[in-house]
Amino acid sequence: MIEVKLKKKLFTFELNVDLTIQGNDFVSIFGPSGAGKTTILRLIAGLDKPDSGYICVDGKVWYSSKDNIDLPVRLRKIGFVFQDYALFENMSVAKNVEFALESKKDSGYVDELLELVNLREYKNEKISLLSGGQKQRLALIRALARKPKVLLLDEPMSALDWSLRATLQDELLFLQKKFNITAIMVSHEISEVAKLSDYIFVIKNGKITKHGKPQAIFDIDTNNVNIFGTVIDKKASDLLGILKVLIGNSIVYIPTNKNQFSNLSIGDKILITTKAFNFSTKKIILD
Ligand SMILES: Nc1ncnc2c1ncn2[C@@H]1O[C@H](COP(=O)(O)OP(=O)(O)OP(=O)(O)O)[C@@H](O)[C@H]1O
Repeated sequence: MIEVKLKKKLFTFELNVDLTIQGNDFVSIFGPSGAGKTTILRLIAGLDKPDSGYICVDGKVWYSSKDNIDLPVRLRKIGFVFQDYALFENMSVAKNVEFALESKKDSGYVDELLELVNLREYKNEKISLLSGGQKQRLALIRALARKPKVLLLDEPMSALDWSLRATLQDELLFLQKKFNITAIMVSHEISEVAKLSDYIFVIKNGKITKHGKPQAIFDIDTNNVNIFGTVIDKKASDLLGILKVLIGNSIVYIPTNKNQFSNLSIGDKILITTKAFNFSTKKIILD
């Protein structure tokens, strides 16, 4: 179990959060830009100092302002994956992983890790030869190499296109379960958060406003088909309103009644539901 209580005065508000995270859960911190999400990850990692607080991971206190405990970054068992990969560009693929290990000679283990993310044949190549998805897989496996207790993921997919994102989300879940590790992810992307998370903390202006399982947070009824999207435009007609909604990388027009229409604004995240099996499908024939 991970207990995190943190207070820190930020520029325009005070971050004041209290999170209890069950071991081996995949947890997301979800909220608008500037809410304090990255700051929480940095405080857990020891990259920033809180004004006061307490961080305890599986019974070991990493930080306690009351007891004057402040474990240095290298002694906190974390793996950190950033949006921009943060790989060492001048080192080979294998050296990037070796760098994260305590014992530099364990090339068998490095090969095993690279195999897990299909990068073994690239082991002697320079980072510049890798695609965005391969770089993020490498960053992920490097973060897991020392078998940390907590994997911190800061918008890990945001530099990737949608089809790649879906594959990497599956791989991320596979690795998190395989390594039996607690993951804490920061993401803006509602469908990503709903798909990956066992538990979600919603944050606004440095405070947790809601927390719970995805079904409860997003009011998901599993008897329905549920699709997440963002309203990007709206047009009213006499009888109904038409919402232009971005779903993944597709744009979909959705007719709604006047009441729903007037309650929604451009930029709102929405959950589109329809009773299961109420769809009709048509094959697209191109030749
Ligand atoms: N060390 C610091 N001291 C004071 N204020 C800070 C510090 N670090 C960040 N902030 C401020 O705290 C606020 C929250 O920043 P943070 O990066 O945690 O937000 P975020 O929710 O991750 O945003 P985004 O989703 O845009 O990345 C911002 O206004 C930022 O300027």
